[in-house]
Amino acid sequence: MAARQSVRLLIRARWIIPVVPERRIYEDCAIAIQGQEIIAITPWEQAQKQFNAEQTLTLDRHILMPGLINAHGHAAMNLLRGYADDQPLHTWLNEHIWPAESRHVSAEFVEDGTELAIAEMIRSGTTCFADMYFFPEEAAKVARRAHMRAQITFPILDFPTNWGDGPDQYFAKGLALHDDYRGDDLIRIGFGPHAPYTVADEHLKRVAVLAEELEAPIQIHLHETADEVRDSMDIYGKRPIERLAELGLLTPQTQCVHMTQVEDTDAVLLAEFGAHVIHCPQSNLKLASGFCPVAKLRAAGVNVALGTDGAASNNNLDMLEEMHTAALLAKAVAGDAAALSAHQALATATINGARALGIDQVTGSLEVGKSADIIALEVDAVSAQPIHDAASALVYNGRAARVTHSWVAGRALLLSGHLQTLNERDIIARARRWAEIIQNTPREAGAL
Ligand SMILES: CSC[C@H]1O[C@@H](n2cnc3c(O)ncnc32)[C@H](O)[C@@H]1O
Ligand SMILES: [Zn+2]
Repeated sequence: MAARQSVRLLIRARWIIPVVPERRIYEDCAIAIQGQEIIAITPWEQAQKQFNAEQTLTLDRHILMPGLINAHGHAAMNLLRGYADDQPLHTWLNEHIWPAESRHVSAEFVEDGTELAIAEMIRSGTTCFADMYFFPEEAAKVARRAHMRAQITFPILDFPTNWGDGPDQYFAKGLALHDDYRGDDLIRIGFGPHAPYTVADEHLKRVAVLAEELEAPIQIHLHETADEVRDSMDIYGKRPIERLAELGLLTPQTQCVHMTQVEDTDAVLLAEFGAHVIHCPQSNLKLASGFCPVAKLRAAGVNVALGTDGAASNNNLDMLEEMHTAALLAKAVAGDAAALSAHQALATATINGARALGIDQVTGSLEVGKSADIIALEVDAVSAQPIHDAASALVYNGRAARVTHSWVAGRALLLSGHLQTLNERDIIARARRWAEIIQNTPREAGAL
């Protein structure tokens, strides 16, 4: 008999959804992990003969799938969850959120808020997130500590904020941060020009040049509302996306967040330049911003990924919920029940997110040679029975509370419902302290 191959971890599961184009679902199979990588996905019978595992985990009431990728958010805004509900975007930002950020945002706020967000994300199955916020050095530090995979984009705006006195300082600090994380296996630093209406041409051009030079990602809020497009037509005589294309900002490294306003010409531009769309359906619904036409974009050949946006406009970071909403909304918007099927919705929250972030060679699906970024959901609850189709069970009936295990690059972040890299009690205590501070500070109007 041939000697068995030594592996660090063997995870046996009832179902494995690898999220590959063939829409395959494995039953009673195992994933073998050596170091940080998946080295095999094989029937359990075979795995027992083939591998000698240091540790074997049997998850026989579970679905295993790639960790979810939250492709857009503002993690520290978890501390502003429920702070300003039921407002449209413009009022929400100008009269509530920006004044609150000018009063409270600091390195400590971002450290505590980001840690709270990461704990919530791990508990709801996210293993990789894209963040755009002030004090990005704090977000990067916390993500590294928690062993989460992350794209951290540093903000560029035309005006001063608590993080710096204007674009020159934002570029200087952001580029230094990019240097600090060069070669990091989990954290990637990119550019976060906030939106076409808050960043002048001069600075957008500078982002385009530097991002190309550094091969760094760019994330920008784009076509979030009809007002944004109308104002751009009034000021520049062109749609925001046309302006970005002319400035060299539309590239395969560009992630366009929201895109609720899409003419046929916009879809053609996105597809031609290979830019990605990050769809945030719950935030768009709550702020009444509009509906991203996912089926139309997909038909044009645009990669559509999924994000929650910040907890101040969502009000959670639950990607299972987001997938469900995305699938339902796509059908309603297209008038087609087949729009964004369960498998397609799973792809938006995994492999499409990896593609948008430029890390699809590393993560986003369960395949041999990819990083072991994996989650497990226990699906034997009454509310989950019976299971005819594991993909349907996740998208149309998923629950964050069913997420039991999570690994990033083979390291456990959640085991049997217990966080492994974070101190949950301490995180909650700090969030409560911030709630007291925020509630005891008068809400005066003020610019950011
Ligand atoms: C440049 S740091 C991020 C900045 O963006 C604000 N923000 C949060 N959500 C949205 C959104 O949906 N559209 C536009 N801006 C948003 C956040 O409060 C920060 O100030
Ligand atoms: Zn946002």
